[in-house]
Amino acid sequence: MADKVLVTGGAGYIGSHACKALAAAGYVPVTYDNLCTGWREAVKFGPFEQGDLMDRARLDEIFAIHRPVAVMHFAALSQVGEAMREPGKYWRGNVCASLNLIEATMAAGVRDFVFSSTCATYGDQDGVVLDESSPQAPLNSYGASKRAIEDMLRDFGDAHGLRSVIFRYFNVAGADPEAQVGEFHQPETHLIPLILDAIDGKRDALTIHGTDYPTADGTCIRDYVHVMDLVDAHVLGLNWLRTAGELPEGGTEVFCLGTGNGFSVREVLDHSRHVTNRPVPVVEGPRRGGDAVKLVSGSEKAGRVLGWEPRRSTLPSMISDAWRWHQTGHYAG
Ligand SMILES: NC(=O)c1ccc[n+]([C@@H]2O[C@H](COP(=O)([O-])OP(=O)(O)OC[C@H]3O[C@@H](n4cnc5c(N)ncnc54)[C@H](O)[C@@H]3O)[C@@H](O)[C@H]2O)c1
Ligand SMILES: O=c1ccn([C@@H]2O[C@H](COP(=O)(O)OP(=O)(O)O[C@H]3O[C@H](CO)[C@@H](O)[C@H](O)[C@H]3O)[C@@H](O)[C@H]2O)c(=O)[nH]1
Repeated sequence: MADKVLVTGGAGYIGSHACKALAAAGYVPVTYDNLCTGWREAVKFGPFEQGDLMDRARLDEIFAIHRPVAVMHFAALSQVGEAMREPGKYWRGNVCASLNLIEATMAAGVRDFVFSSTCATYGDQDGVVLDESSPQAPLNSYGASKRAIEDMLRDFGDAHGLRSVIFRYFNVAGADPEAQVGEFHQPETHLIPLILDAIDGKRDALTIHGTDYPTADGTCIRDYVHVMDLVDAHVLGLNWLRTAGELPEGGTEVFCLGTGNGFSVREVLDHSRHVTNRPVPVVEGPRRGGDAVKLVSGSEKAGRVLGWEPRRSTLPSMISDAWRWHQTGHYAG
C-alpha cells in the first residue's frame, strides 16, 4: 500500500496543491484541517479528516488510524494585518497549535516533518538578497510565530530526534494549470488575486499600498514563486528527508524557496494587464503596516541539495494560471 503523509492545512491554498503533487508522486495525502480558512471542495487527492491542531485527542486518533510516514505542516493563520491587530491569536493559533502537532507526531513515532515557514521571518533587511543564513528579525507576530516554530523544530530535533525540513517561502502565486485547485482566501489579501478581482469587476480597484518606498518606481519588491514549483520542492524535500543517511537523526535543514528575481507592485500590474489583455483599475494608497520594502531570495541551496528547479515561476505563467483558475474554477464560498 502507498505511504500516507499527514498534510495539515490540506484544504487551503498551498496545502491543496501539495496534496495533488504528493498523489502524483505516489503518496496518499491525508488532509487534517479545521476549515477555518480552507475549503472542503479543495480536498480532492486523498482522505479528509476534519479537526483542529489544538485537539490533541483528535490528532492522536488520526495518527493511529492512518499511520502516516511523515507530516507536512501547512496549517497556520497567515494574515499579516490581523497578526498586527491580534498577536495572541497568532501565538496561540500558530505556536501553541504547532507544539501540539509536534508532540502528537513524536508520540506516534513519526520522525520526518516538513514545515512551511516564510520570508516574513526576515523582516526588513534594507534591500539585501536573503538566503538561509540571513538574520531573522520579523516585523510582525505572524513572522515571529513562524520563527518560533522553526526554533521549536530544532529543539525537538536535538532532544528527541525529530528530523525536519523547513521551507521559507517567498511570495507564492499562481494555481494548478489544470484548475482543479487554486487560490481562494476570504478575505483575500494577496496581490495577484486582488488584481484579478479588480480586472473582472469583483472589486472597484486595486489599491497600491505605498508608492513612496525607496525603489525605482516607489512600490515594494517581492520574489514570486509558482505554487506548483513550490509544492514540487516539498515532495523533493520529503523524499530527501526519507532517504536514509541524507539527514542525521535530529537534523533540521532550512531551504529558501524563491527565484532570485524581484518584481515591484507596478511591474506585477503591468504583467497582469498584458496577460489578461484587460485594464486594471488602480488607486494609490498609503503604506500597509508590516510590509518590508524588498524581499528577494538569493538562495541556490534548494537547487543544489534537493535538485529543485522552478519551471513555471515567471510572472506571465503565474498570472495566466491564476487567471484561468479565477475564470473557471471556484469553491462554494
Ligand atoms: N501564501 C503565501 O504566499 C505564503 C507565503 C509564505 C508562507 N506561507 C505559509 O504557507 C502555509 C499555507 O498558506 P496558505 O496560503 O495555503 O494558507 P491557507 O489559509 O489557504 O491555508 C491554511 C489552512 O490551514 C487550516 N488551518 C489553520 N489553522 C488550523 C488549525 N488550528 N487546525 C487545523 N487546520 C487549520 C485552514 O483551514 C486552511 O485550510 C501557511 O503556513 C503560511 O504561513 C504562505
Ligand atoms: O491590495 C494590495 C495587496 C498587496 N499589495 C502589495 O503587494 C505586495 C505583495 O503583497 P501580498 O500579496 O499581500 O504578500 P506579502 O505581504 O508579501 O505576504 C505574503 O507573502 C509572505 C512572504 O513574503 C507570506 O509570509 C505571507 O503569508 C503572504 O501573505 C506587497 O508589497 C503589498 O504591499 C498592494 O499594493 N495592494
